[in-house]
Amino acid sequence: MFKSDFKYYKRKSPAPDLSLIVDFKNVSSESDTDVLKIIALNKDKENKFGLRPCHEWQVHHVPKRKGLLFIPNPFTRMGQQYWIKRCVRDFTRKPNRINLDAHGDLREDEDWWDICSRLKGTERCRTLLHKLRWATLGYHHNWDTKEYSEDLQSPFPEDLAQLCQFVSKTIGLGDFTAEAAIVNFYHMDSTLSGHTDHSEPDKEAPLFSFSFGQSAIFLLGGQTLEEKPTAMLIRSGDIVVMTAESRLCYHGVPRILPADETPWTGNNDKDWEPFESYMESSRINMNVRQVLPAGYKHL
Ligand SMILES: O=C(O)CCC(=O)C(=O)O
Ligand SMILES: [Fe+2]
Repeated sequence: MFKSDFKYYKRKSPAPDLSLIVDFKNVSSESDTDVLKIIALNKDKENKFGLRPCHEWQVHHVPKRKGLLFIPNPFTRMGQQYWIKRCVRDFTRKPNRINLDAHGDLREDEDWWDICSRLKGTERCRTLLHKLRWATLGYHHNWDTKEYSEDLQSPFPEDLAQLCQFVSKTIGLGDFTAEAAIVNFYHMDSTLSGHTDHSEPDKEAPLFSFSFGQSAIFLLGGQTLEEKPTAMLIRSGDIVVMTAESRLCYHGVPRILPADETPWTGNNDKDWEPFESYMESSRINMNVRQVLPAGYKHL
């Protein structure tokens, strides 16, 4: 069921029917009994970490997908730009790891965004921009063994850890220590096949997912591939939190869709222009995990 729905939403022609996709921006608790609205607990009136004041957030929950929480874009425009810059310029830098590290596309002393900016308009720049698929932070995800190791880690970015801690407390999930993240970079033709995230020794802690740029169809199914998934539309700024039962459920991204609104654009700051241009055909997802159970210092 998961795989056939994935194929259905991935296909180009005939185009899939997008009308059954849950769109949290356009649901109301009155008209759609499947979706509940929960108001953020925190009464904080300040803007923190690029977020709007918490009383303006909405937290949705889908009864059929127990433990899944969806917060439609609580970020300000400046906030989105801040995190986009962090992902593109900073999180792709050493000591963080990127998929290009192993491929000989960059010399040891070359930095991906730096080279792309300096070689703007060249073939090498286009190739490099297209080839970037992921960066890993903190305990680095091992794509082969799917196991973390004490020997393969770098400091976790403090601002991203604080963002997660703040969101976690605001929506009533308590303490969360961000220790590993995958930053996914998608183009308009990218997909992410169905998987579960089970590398973390702590499988109780929620998983926080922040998306920016172009939209995506996100499928969340059950703990086996037999269960039919729910299709949801993720827009720029949306936060998905997988807690409890949903934490170990199959999920994937069968399709990137052109954004129907661009809450990250518009700024006269000339420093912003290359990021705006990159985001015109990209989606970024920061996928953050706690690795160690509370109280543990090592694996
Ligand atoms: O891009 C997304 O929304 C999901 C990414 C994801 O599932 C992952 O990195 O494990
Ligand atoms: Fe995942």
